[in-house]
Amino acid sequence: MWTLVLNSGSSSLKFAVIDPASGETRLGGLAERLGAEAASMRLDSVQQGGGSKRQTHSLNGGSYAEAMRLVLTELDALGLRSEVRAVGHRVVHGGSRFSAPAPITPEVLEAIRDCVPLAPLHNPANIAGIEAAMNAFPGLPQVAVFDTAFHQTLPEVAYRYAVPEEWYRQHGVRRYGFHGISHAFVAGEAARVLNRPVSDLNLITAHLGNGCSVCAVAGGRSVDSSMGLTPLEGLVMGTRSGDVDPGLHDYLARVSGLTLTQITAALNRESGLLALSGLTNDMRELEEAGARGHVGARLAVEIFVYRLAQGIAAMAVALGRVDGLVFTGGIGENSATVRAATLAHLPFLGFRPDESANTAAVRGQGGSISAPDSLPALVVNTNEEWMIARETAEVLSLTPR
Ligand SMILES: Nc1ncnc2c1ncn2[C@@H]1O[C@H](COP(=O)(O)OP(=O)(O)O)[C@@H](O)[C@H]1O
Ligand SMILES: CC(=O)OP(=O)(O)O
Ligand SMILES: [Mg+2]
Repeated sequence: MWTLVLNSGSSSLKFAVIDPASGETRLGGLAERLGAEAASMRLDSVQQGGGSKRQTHSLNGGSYAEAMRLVLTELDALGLRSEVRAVGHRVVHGGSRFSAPAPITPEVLEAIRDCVPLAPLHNPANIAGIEAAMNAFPGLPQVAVFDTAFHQTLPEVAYRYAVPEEWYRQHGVRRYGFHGISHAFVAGEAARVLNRPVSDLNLITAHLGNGCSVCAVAGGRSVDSSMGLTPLEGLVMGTRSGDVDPGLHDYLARVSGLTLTQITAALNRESGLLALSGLTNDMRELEEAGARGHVGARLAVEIFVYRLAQGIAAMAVALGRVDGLVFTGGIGENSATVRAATLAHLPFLGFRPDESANTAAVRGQGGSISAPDSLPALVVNTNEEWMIARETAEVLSLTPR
């Protein structure tokens, strides 16, 4: 039994055809720069005999519909189209309404639309992905798996802002948290590595991709997150500022003449590592430039790590007792430099890195990166697509045939 998983970003679409039970993936890929002339798509498929095939297509201003058509063609070529039983979608913002995955009905789609003002970069893309999949697979159940759902267990002390109550009651101004699909997945995997039930563990999980957040997971439930009302709060990210003074908007609008919309767009797309380095939002490139002596690149990584360590320490407050720290996402899984520098800020929490284990831990082969007398620090490879496939099958009560 196979599930098609779609993870739509503002201009990209990641997709995978996964067996929810085993995580086996037959088709995966990425469509980028959708809507622009340079739109392109990469498709990786596993053939019947086990060999793999990579194709790249130019989409030429292509849309989500165009990308879906190519996915369909490849499913036909693999003889898998009739084997796909459901479509699971990552939906970034579900507000307070969704604490679990939801089969997509017109009402659910409307509720996702209602959350667009809370995630203007993400939810419109998720809706475009859902609509394209409903057209391409009219007979299949579609399920929304929310990045916010895992954090619906946050206690009020963690989710309320100290702002007028009316903003909270009438406009939903509270902390929601994001990357819940990934935090939930890696907490479960870390428990397996540590050989203890997740219900007994207090873990800090650090999801470090283009977007970055840390999460406090107590007994398998999220009790705090560095992200808040929107995915802009918290850590320094690729192009997002993370925390800034809430007085910034008013000050900058007055002295620069920028509008609120322009300031918000710059905080989302022109800030973070990109702004600090003056070079790129890509951590790998920053590390290479830093090694060549690029001052901005070094400063960007230093600030990224400093704020990350502060975020981890804050999650320790939420947990009281910490049983382990998990690094994941493109940076967490691959950057030994970021991991070592982060742990170097945190000896007071009981973390001591094992240098050679840390250097050895790269994508595809995570594991422990801490010394024997340290609190466990782990690298765990996230798999949001598999988690979405699992939750989709579960909510639909699909069983292997
Ligand atoms: N070998 C590496 N060393 C350092 N950073 C890496 C490495 N490989 C990937 N990254 C970083 O991971 C980030 C992308 O993370 P990823 O989780 O793939 O992104 P997304 O959030 O878009 O899914 C980029 O900053 C990239 O530079
Ligand atoms: C919610 C969020 O920040 O997602 P991403 O990291 O995929 O941009
Ligand atoms: Mg990501």
